[in-house]
Amino acid sequence: MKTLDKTDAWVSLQAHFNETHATHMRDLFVTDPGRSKRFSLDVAGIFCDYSKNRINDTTRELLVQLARERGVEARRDAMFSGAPINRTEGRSVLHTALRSKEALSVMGVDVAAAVVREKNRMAAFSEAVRNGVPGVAGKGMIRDVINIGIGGSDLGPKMVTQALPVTGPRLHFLSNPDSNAVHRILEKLCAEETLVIVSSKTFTTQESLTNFHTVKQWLSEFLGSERDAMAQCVAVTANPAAAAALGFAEERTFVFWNWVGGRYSLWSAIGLPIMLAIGADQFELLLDGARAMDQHFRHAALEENMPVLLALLGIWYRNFHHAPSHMIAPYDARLGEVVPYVQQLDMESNGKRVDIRGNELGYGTGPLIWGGLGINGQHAYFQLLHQGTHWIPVDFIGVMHSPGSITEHQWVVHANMLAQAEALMLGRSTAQTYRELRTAGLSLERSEYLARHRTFPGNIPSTTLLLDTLTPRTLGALIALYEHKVFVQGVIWDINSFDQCGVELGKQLSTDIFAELAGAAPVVHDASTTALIARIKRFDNPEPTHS
Ligand SMILES: O=P(O)(O)OC[C@H]1O[C@H](O)[C@H](O)[C@@H](O)[C@@H]1O
Repeated sequence: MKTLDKTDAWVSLQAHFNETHATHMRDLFVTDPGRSKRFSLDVAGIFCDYSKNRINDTTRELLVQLARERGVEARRDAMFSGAPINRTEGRSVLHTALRSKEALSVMGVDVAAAVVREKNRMAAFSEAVRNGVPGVAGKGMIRDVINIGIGGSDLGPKMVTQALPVTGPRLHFLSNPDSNAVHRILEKLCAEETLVIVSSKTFTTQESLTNFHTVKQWLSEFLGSERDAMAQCVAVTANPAAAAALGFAEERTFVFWNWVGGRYSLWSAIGLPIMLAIGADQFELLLDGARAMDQHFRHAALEENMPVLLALLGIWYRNFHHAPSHMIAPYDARLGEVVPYVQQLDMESNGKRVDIRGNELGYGTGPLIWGGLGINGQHAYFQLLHQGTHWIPVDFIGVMHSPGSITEHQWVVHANMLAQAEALMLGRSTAQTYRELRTAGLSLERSEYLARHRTFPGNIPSTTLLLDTLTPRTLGALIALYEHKVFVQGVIWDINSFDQCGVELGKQLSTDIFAELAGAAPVVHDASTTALIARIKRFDNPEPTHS
């Protein structure tokens, strides 16, 4: 296969970029108001307006040609069929099977049956806890749930349960092993009424196991014995042997499989806190929404395929406009956790510098993903978007109807989201700014001076994703949309989006440093790290540091 930058589509895109990059979007809208209709899609309860992007019909054609040349369709089909596309780990990538209704066997294993079996176990357990069935989780009624987990074993459940109405026990997410984080949660809970979920795909993650030991001790102290403490703990893992070694009985262990990546796992048993919070039926609707997006991704032509188009726009900005980052701005308070969720999904998947065969790449891959609630961001960092020296494409995410909300509040939110997208696109020229200042009665000199400060270059692209309403279905579809976007970009960049070798070195060193801090091993590091270890160790043997 040709390297990416030698493909016909890439070469054509480069020439097309050179011809068009000076074009301003405000002119495109003047000459072609129909672009708003041509560059929008409505899929699974999500309306996507991508007309405020620096593209024309030819750009879209060439980008789609690039996707075809890179074999996106074949790679997509390979993923859905269970081919071992995660080559470094020798695994299939089948998070889509967790929400599929189709039969699927991989290497003689009936994947579909295993998924249904485990989901039924989760549903039986979570419904019993929600209904306060005695003895299901300890002795009493469960009012609080602590989910101990980090990364993919934390961010998905946290995001979904913040987005959707919780009708079950209260949830507390404990990911950070800092004792301040642990105490903050434990001090407000009653041990008799608390269920603890230890979520870890590997069940070897230092942070989560450290938190588990402390929380178990807390439960034991209040409940009187370790046995009673363990009766209020369940494990969620793809490594049940490791959970068993830590005392989790088989019936207290919910499993998923190595073919589910951590950051793609909220649809699996990792979703247990979600089920507890919203109920098994609503969890099913979340899966339905994701399945609707899967179907669209599998069957829609690339030109009308929402995840493919979002991916291609990302490639256009990353590789041709050389934008290093991509911002996500949800305009609904319930969607705040979508940003850290997509951050892990995208950056851990596509933050790679070698291709799938291990050859160093000569082009950029995954962008920095950042952002936050748009309306708050407007009063903090949007200044830099409008007038700074970075150039940052944005995804705006809004929710059209929010039943029960105060209409005027929603107008404020929507007006701001639309205004930001329009301002980024249109900008305001120096001449126009100058005219406005003069009309307002300012002197010639003052107007000239201020116009320079008040000019907005504009031409900053954004895509608006408008959810009809925020339900498990539309949320499921939104998450699957981002999953597939990331997948398509990984295919085009020819990288393995499903491993995360980059997190290993730090983990290895932290194990060594932990032993050194504990005095169990001699300190052998660079001078800076050695000095910092020595300084931290003074905590055990404090000396005054300043007079
Ligand atoms: O679920 P666990 O095995 O505990 O892993 C939790 C997280 O930590 C790892 O370091 C990886 O970077 C993540 O991909 C993973 O989601």
